[in-house]
Amino acid sequence: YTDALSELHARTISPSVASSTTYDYIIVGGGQAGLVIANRLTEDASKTVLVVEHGYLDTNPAQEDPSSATAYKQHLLYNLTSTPQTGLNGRSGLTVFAAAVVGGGSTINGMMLDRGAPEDYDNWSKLGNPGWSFKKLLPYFKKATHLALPDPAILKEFNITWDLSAYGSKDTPIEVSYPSYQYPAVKVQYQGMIEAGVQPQKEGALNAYALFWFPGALTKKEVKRSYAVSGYYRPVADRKNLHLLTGYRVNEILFNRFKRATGITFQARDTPAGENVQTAKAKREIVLTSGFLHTPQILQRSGIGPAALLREANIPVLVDLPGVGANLQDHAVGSTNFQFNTDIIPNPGSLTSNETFKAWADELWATNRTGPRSITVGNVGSWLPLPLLAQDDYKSIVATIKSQNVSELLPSTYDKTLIAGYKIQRNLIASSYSRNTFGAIELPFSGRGSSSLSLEHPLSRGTIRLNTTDIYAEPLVDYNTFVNPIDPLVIAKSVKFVRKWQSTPAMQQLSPVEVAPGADLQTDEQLVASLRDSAGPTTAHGCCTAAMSPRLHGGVVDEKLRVYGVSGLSIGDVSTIPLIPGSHTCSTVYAIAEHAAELIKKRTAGW
Ligand SMILES: Cc1cc2nc3c(=O)[nH]c(=O)nc-3n(C[C@H](O)[C@H](O)[C@H](O)COP(=O)(O)OP(=O)(O)OC[C@H]3O[C@@H](n4cnc5c(N)ncnc54)[C@H](O)[C@@H]3O)c2cc1C
Repeated sequence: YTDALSELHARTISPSVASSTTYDYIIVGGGQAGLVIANRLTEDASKTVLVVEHGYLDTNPAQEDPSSATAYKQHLLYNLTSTPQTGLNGRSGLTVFAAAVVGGGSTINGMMLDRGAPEDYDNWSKLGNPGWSFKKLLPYFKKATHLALPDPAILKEFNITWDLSAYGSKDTPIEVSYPSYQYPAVKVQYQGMIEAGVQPQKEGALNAYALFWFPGALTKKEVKRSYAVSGYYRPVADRKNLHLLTGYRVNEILFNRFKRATGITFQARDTPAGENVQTAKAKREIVLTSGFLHTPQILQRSGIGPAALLREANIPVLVDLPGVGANLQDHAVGSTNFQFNTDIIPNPGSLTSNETFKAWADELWATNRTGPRSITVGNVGSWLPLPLLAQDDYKSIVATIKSQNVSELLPSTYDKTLIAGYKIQRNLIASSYSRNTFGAIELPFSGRGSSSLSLEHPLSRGTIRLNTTDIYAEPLVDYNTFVNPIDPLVIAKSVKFVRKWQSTPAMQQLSPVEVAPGADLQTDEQLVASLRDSAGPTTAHGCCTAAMSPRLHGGVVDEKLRVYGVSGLSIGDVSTIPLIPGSHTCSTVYAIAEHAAELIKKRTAGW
């Protein structure tokens, strides 16, 4: 088979090669985490790796421009919506965001590369996952990412601060940087935040709470998306020991009679179930990196999951593991909108309303990729702690959380292990909610009057479950958004905070007038009611559906990311997160995948 390997220069292979080769490792899903792990495992030229990916390599150069951050392309995403959401007044048809392309989420996301607060990861460790505190994870964040500082003039004008000790050396695969332009109103909004009581931080990657600047996943020189394809795949695509099979769906993991994972079944995507199903074999380990949606789905199809669900789908139970597909978390999101009656020009709207400004921006971009078109989704925001949002009643909110009867609020399918694990999560969130070092709401700003208010630490929990009538159809996604009444209440408090921010002396320069939700909505109850009608269940940060936690607490993988009840099978993606961090998830996924690769290498080194 060495001959077959050496012939393949492009490294994207045909299914017959995959099925006729016995690999050392098979990686299921060539998304963000999958490419990181593939890169690291093939550093050893004597080890072979197959990556099977449902999507294709995207060759459109526009996908690497900053503007791609806000132009999601349906053909690079799976096509599905959530079940009706009772906490959102029964609304249904809400889009579920999951990438379907090589590089996964990192290829299509908003390029916002922030980290959670140290307390986020410390809570993972407190859940019974030694080795996953912020201090322990920091080397993996640094192994993935370095910071390139742009034009000193813009840093100075906007007072952008940073600490290089948060980042790795220049040769790490992912580069983060700041665009060469910011809208002037950002300075006003920043000052308004300080006047509203939010504390500026020197470095958001080490202290991700309160007010801070954050870079984007953008290279400084070329001003292009820095992502798993550019950083982890392309530089090693010609390694002879790395095979990438695109356009194929992995159906199941195969096990021997000792419950050891030995291979996978796969077939061309979008072909009828059972048509030309092939197998591929692995000697050392199979690593699942199919994302929050499909990692649990593949496990369930393979007989690992809640026994009752598997029986309903006529799947023989290999391991009764209730946590598979449970613990679904995402950042639900509300919004406000203010009109600036004396807005500063230029502002983000000028790109469409002001021909001269647009022509200037286009010219700068065409000449040297600078100016307003180098902005992705913005670079500064506030992560507002609960004591600031609810000065008078945060203690009673925390007390309510601690006294809730959790069984009434969790999905009825959760068993006693999941309930026990959730209680520990709930107590950690309650304690963290009392502190100023834990952002409850994310409020980014970029010179616009509209704001999104993301709930960083939801208490509600959802599920991903096989479609039992067609196990190859997309799974059923129930976010269960706002089923816990504290969740919309925290966003309601932040709507009131936005009003306080807009009424600061600094913000009067812009003469803000509330458009939405509307000044007639004043009480918490009115705001919560309006949020149930208007909020979204996701900011495309679905996670936590094969969580790392002790098995007795509903976990799916241990702290070494090995799936409970079997051997030779691990998970290295966003689904292993036990508690969603108060940040976008991309940067955290790099750290998890770097850590996963090291763990896998270590345990399989000797054979
Ligand atoms: C639209 C969008 C915008 C986002 N914006 C941001 C942002 O601005 N900042 C940020 O930090 N985070 C953002 N995120 C989130 C972040 O990108 C993801 O959390 C992260 O990329 C997930 O990485 P992963 O490796 O776990 O999964 P993914 O990157 O989703 O990879 C999973 C891969 O597995 C493949 N796959 C699935 N099932 C199968 C199967 N059966 N067989 C073969 N292959 C399969 C998929 O096609 C996919 O490529 C965004 C996500 C999306 C979708």
